[in-house]
Amino acid sequence: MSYERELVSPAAEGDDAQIEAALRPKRLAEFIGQARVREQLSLVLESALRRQRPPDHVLMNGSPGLGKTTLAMIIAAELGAPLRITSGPALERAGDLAAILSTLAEGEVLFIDEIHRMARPAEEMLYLAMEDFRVDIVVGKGPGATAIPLEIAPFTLVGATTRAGLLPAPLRDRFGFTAHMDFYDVAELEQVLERSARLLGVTLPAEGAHEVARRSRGTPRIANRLLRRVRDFADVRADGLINREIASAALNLYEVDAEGLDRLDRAVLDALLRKFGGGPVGLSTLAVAVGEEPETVEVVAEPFLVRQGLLARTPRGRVATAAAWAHLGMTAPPDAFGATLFD
Ligand SMILES: Nc1ncnc2c1ncn2[C@@H]1O[C@H](COP(=O)(O)OP(=O)(O)OP(=O)(O)O)[C@@H](O)[C@H]1O
Repeated sequence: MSYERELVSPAAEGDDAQIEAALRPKRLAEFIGQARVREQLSLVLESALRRQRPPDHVLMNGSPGLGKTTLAMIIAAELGAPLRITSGPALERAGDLAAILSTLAEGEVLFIDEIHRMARPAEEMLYLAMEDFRVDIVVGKGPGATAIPLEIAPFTLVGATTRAGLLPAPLRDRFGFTAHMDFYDVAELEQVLERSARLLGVTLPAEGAHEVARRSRGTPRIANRLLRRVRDFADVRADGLINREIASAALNLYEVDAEGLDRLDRAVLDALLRKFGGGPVGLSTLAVAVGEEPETVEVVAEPFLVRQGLLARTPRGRVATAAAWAHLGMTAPPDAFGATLFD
């Protein structure tokens, strides 16, 4: 993806990846926010531990960077179980999945990131594995092909997706519990930032934490990255002092605006208003206008714009709200569909 920007790209590289790993909370008690998910999960885990059985399979649904991988690691840690990590796109053939399933230890946690992108044959193998802890290995081709059943050790599948709607119902139904991960509020992000600052040895006054939290798109991964950029700025230009003005100047430099919208968010709004008069416009047309893949616009930009009340998804297409016109300092034409609908 051409615009899979530094700030939200799932796989950070080099130093960033190491820092991201170091900042991950290791236990449920350290995990900030998502109170409902934490409570639901702690019940599932505690009762499994009491019964001495692997817990039900868990599906996590939410935007990138909200802590799905972190929670998968926490689930394994809380159970005292080993963790195996793979992703949907890596499971192209049923054999790729069979190789993993057949070598799982009893009670192991298998994390499949982007589970909605798994190939169909692997998906079908997973149904049986999740339900009966068994896979059918097909030997031979055509009419002579035979399926040899292979027992696998009881395990817990943790699946993560940014698009639960794309999961086929038979797969969705085999999860005992779905954790819906929401954007974090400012107070929660302040806590994330204070924790990260402590771990990184950065002095972060409350006003600096507030400014960064406010502009982090409700996402801990972005909060942590912005913290590092603000720290660089403060080190070089302000003797390490992160007050509100310094945080704000640093974030402006990195093109994060006062509402936390970044370049892609603004490009989407800008195209919607200037090129399509506020909409309604279809997702693909909008994506072409900003030079992006429709999936990037849909998964990365839109959920936040919807949450901020700047964009609405309607049956007729994407529509800008009155707040979107105001945010870009423009006046909505009298016939703007979104502006009249949402005024
Ligand atoms: N609740 C939280 N408390 C503190 N830090 C968090 C929390 N959730 C996420 N983080 C931090 O945000 C970063 C990103 O989290 P994580 O990789 O788990 O997100 P993700 O939802 O799996 O993203 P993606 O789907 O894009 O891979 C981690 O480095 C972690 O330190």
